[in-house]
Amino acid sequence: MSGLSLRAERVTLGYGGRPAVRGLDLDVAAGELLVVLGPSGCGKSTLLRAFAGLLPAMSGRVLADGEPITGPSADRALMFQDDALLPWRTARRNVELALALRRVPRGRRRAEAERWLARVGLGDDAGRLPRELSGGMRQRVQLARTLAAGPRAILMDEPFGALDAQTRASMQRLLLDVLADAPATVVFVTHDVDEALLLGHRVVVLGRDRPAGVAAEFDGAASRDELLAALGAGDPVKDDALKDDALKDDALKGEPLKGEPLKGDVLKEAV
Ligand SMILES: Nc1ncnc2c1ncn2[C@@H]1O[C@H](COP(=O)(O)OP(=O)(O)OP(=O)(O)O)[C@@H](O)[C@H]1O
Repeated sequence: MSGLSLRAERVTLGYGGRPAVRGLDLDVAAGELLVVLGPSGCGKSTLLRAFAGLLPAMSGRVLADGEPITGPSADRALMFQDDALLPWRTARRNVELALALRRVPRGRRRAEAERWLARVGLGDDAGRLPRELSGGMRQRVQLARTLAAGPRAILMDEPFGALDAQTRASMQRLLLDVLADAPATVVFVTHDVDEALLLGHRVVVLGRDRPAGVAAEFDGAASRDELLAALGAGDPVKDDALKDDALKDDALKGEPLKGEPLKGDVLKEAV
């Protein structure tokens, strides 16, 4: 199975009629690993939600393989910072769930789940519960579960953001390693310049202005300084404005929204 091509065409996205991302054009080629870099609150997660089919466009179009995205699909998997594992199921049984949703016959699920766990370095931990695993190990289980689901696109929302620097670096290497033999297209969201430099063949920087659009785009090797400059880091006026916005954003984020991310709920229903 091949990777999915993704496209945003003059797309405006937002909440309650207020745009967060405006007039964004973006193409992600099949099989590409694209990094979306931007400061907190610039709309990175919002863009991923649109690609996941969880947030309809206010205007413009969001497409997968040339077809408008109208809702979630097993072809497009989301992976978050918090691991969304089912706490009462062992690592293996969490991965088996993805195989069940893919309708892999019951008799083959155990061995296949163990193979995925071994692939992420957890061959000896298949029988442990999430609470018996470290944060990095839980993210490995989540990566195994995501890959086991056989998605054609993986939408990663700061998946390693909660990990310490060393664990994060080993997860970044692991991700590049496992993706080398997976055909999936990956959109990886981060606000960390070093993570973008390490992972990204292509890096798109979303701007600080609200609503945000693409501020810069780098194909191939970008330097750290170029990415920092594109982010507008170190501009004191903008930084202060950003802090104020971040406070407002936090207040907004406190309100539950209709149609908010499905995360574990879909999986819970499937158990
Ligand atoms: N559920 C929501 N309801 C209302 N507004 C929201 C909601 N989620 C995000 N927003 C607003 O949309 C804008 C973009 O938010 P988004 O979460 O996409 O940013 P982000 O770049 O992913 O930030 P971070 O790096 O902090 O996760 C922000 O102004 C935010 O307040």
